[in-house]
Amino acid sequence: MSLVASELTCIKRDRVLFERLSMSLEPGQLVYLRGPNGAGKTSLLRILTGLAAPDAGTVYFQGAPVSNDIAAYHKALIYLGHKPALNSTLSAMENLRFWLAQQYLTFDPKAAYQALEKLGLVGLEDIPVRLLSAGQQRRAALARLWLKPASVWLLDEPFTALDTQGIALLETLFAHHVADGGMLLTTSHQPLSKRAGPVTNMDLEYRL
Ligand SMILES: Nc1ncnc2c1ncn2[C@@H]1O[C@H](COP(=O)(O)OP(=O)(O)OP(=O)(O)O)[C@@H](O)[C@H]1O
Repeated sequence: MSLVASELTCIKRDRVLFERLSMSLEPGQLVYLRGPNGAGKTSLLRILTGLAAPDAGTVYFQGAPVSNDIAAYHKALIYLGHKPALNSTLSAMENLRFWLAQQYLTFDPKAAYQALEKLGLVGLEDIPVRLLSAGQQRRAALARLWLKPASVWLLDEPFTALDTQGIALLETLFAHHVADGGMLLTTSHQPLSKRAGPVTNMDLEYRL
């Protein structure tokens, strides 16, 4: 059931970001990927999603290369990039509806409303997200985590713009996901608190 990266190499503009990197993400494990700006965390995450190809190496899910059946892998995956990836002219509700349609999932207005309620967006769910604050936009994006049953979460700087209450909410959700046997790899420039549960640290150095 694990996600395994084997001997990954990634080169950007003649700079080797990482070489022969191997790692695994097991059910019930939270991996916290750390590293300075430009080290290659986003590049690694994108390779782990199967959206970007490594210069060498393979990503396996449940024992098979993800490229064998990328649709099946994406069914089991939530990837949230470092930007909220919202359509600014649509409301939070409409964004969730659109995202769920992209995932071939049914939009349940009640479930979507409850997720937005958890995230403190009640009363703001029907206005264009461009009118929301940065932290509220992040919250609208994170609502996806409550709406798609997926075992693998790959999250790129999900805490960006969140206040302390938002951080606590997300860390608690992490702990539940992992306790339920989920897999989670997240990047962040701030330490995770104990609330997130047991964490496996993974460090990516900046290579010249
Ligand atoms: N498509 C691309 N073309 C050229 N260079 C790229 C490309 N994508 C990433 N890079 C370079 O690769 C390096 C690593 O970028 P990446 O976004 O993976 O770093 P990061 O560790 O996530 O950084 P940060 O903490 O700032 O988000 C950067 O120097 C970046 O300029």
